[in-house]
Amino acid sequence: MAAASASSTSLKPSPPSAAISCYRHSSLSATFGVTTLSLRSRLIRAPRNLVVLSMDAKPTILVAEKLGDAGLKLLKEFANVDCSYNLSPEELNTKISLCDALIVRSGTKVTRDVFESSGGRLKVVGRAGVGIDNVDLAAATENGCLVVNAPTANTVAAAEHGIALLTAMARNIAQADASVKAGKWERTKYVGASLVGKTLAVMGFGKVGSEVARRAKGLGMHVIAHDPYAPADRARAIGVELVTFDEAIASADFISLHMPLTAATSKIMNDETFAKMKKGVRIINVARGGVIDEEALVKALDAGIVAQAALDVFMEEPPSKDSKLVQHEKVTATPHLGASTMEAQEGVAIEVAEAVVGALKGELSATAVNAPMVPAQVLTELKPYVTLSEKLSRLAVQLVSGGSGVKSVKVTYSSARAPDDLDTRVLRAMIIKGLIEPISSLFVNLVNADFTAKQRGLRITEERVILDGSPESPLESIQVQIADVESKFASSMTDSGEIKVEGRVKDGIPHLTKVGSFEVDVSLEGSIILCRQVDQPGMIGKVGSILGEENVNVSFMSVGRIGPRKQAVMAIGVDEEPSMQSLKKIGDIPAIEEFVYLKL
Ligand SMILES: NC(=O)c1ccc[n+]([C@@H]2O[C@H](COP(=O)([O-])OP(=O)(O)OC[C@H]3O[C@@H](n4cnc5c(N)ncnc54)[C@H](O)[C@@H]3O)[C@@H](O)[C@H]2O)c1
Ligand SMILES: O=C(O)[C@H](O)COP(=O)(O)O
Repeated sequence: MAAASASSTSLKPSPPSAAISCYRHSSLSATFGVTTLSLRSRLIRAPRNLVVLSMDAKPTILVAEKLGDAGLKLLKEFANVDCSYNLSPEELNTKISLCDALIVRSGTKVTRDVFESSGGRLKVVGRAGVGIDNVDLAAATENGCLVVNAPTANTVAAAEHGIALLTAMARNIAQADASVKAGKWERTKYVGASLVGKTLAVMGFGKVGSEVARRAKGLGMHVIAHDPYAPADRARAIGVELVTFDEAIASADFISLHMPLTAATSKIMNDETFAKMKKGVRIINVARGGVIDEEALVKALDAGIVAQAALDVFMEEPPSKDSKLVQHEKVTATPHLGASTMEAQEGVAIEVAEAVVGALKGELSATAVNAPMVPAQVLTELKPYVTLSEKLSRLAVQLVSGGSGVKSVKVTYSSARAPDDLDTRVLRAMIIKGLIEPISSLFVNLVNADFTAKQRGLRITEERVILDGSPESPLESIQVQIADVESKFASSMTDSGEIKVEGRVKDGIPHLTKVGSFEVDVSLEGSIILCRQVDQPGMIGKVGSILGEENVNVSFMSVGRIGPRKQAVMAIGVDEEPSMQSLKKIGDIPAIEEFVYLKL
């Protein structure tokens, strides 16, 4: 008999902390966390990775900047909420290890240090607003932390502020107000510029940009826009012409900035671009300070290239008291007030609170910034296949022997659905999770799965087999093949030298249906013993009684064979973990040629 080789005891188990990654109130949550708690357990963090559970506790959400009451109320219904404002970076780093979620506005820098200081506990960062340039997204993704924002609730407020700055600047409202309050009456000094018939270039024709354009048209302005990614028909519908960057800046009397701060837009308004502008242009910025080279703007103002600027945002916030730009007489400044209306703040607070609570429950948010957005109904339908994907790959990786490591995995989805009608991103993520977690201390979820696979040099290829038949169920089967490895259980290898396992969902429950070329049928719950034997009477009884002797409950048994009295693979599902002695006894049954015990 071949040695009764494998037991998963030689494999490194998942880290204890991985047992808690999200809190669930809905069954779907099981999908995305590593594992979910049954309802309402408390996570008490002792030394790193040691997690103790106690009953009746909630997740903790740190709200690091002022948030509207309606949002706070929603958060408090679900979690312990710690409102601590104006934390220093050090204080934030210290607090974060006790928090499952963090909510910020633009005033808090969520750096790599924050994610690393969280020790894996931080699962969601909620940005109560649009711009996520203050969150290190790469670090969030690498640490498996979902980032959600509130992209819609402050659009109108920002657009209204843009228009307020445009009109106030054109009529010198702020300067004239200060002058009157200083006891002066300078009517000739504050002669303004009319808007009607003037050209406004909207740079960034997204949500805020298009609302600004709409309003400016109402003021009788000629509006053009530059946005490399905006659809022309959306612009046309508002009566706005999309033009190139150079055309926009060269022909505009007013330029309003509405693009995000990215590597491509950083200091996009600089010496070179100011030089291309119409002399006497006026600039409004309610986007991000970093899109303007502030030193270059001061020079352009002094040279009269830019007649006036109205700025709500600055490279450094708050700007230094002696900032030449802020102090410039041709500059109207506000302290990042674009989103600050009562209405917008209530809306943003609700939008972000719903996203954060949903994410902590394990649901995917429609406002996720660093994870695929999958509609709720798709997730519900895929739920059993999500479990199947993870369990299959978890099982497959435990069959690998030797130290060569898993580098190449092929996943085959068989389905009667058209390829466009089956979103496999979630399934792929769960396959990666099942492959990596049993053999590492990493925690893998939908956010960091692809990144983690890439980082470990794990290549996942996906293939679709399109079946005839009813597309009612999303998938017929999923097959996982690991190439270029040896197996602890030779029967799991195909003729072409890969470990192959296949599974299906039956009555909502994931089943293992193939190991190598042997057909089996065992539900993927608890743990599984696979034995290869010569098919003969009494084998099921012998194995069953060894397990029965130590009160290990057999949940499922099935035998797949090449033919009567020929080689067969027996798959046995067990609810409890058998002792090493029992496993040895099974291995010692003379007809058994090899066996393996796999934890799911
Ligand atoms: N001052 C405030 O309080 C305030 C309030 C809301 C939004 N904002 C900021 O305003 C900006 C726009 O917000 P939004 O909600 O409209 O975002 P959005 O994503 O809807 O729109 C941004 C647009 O910029 C475009 N864009 C990207 N790169 C560009 C480039 N190189 N040149 C031109 N256009 C480019 C995008 O295609 C997109 O259409 C963001 O920076 C946001 O943070 C500020
Ligand atoms: O990006 C945004 O949503 C705005 O800049 C608003 O930022 P705030 O939440 O800090 O006001």
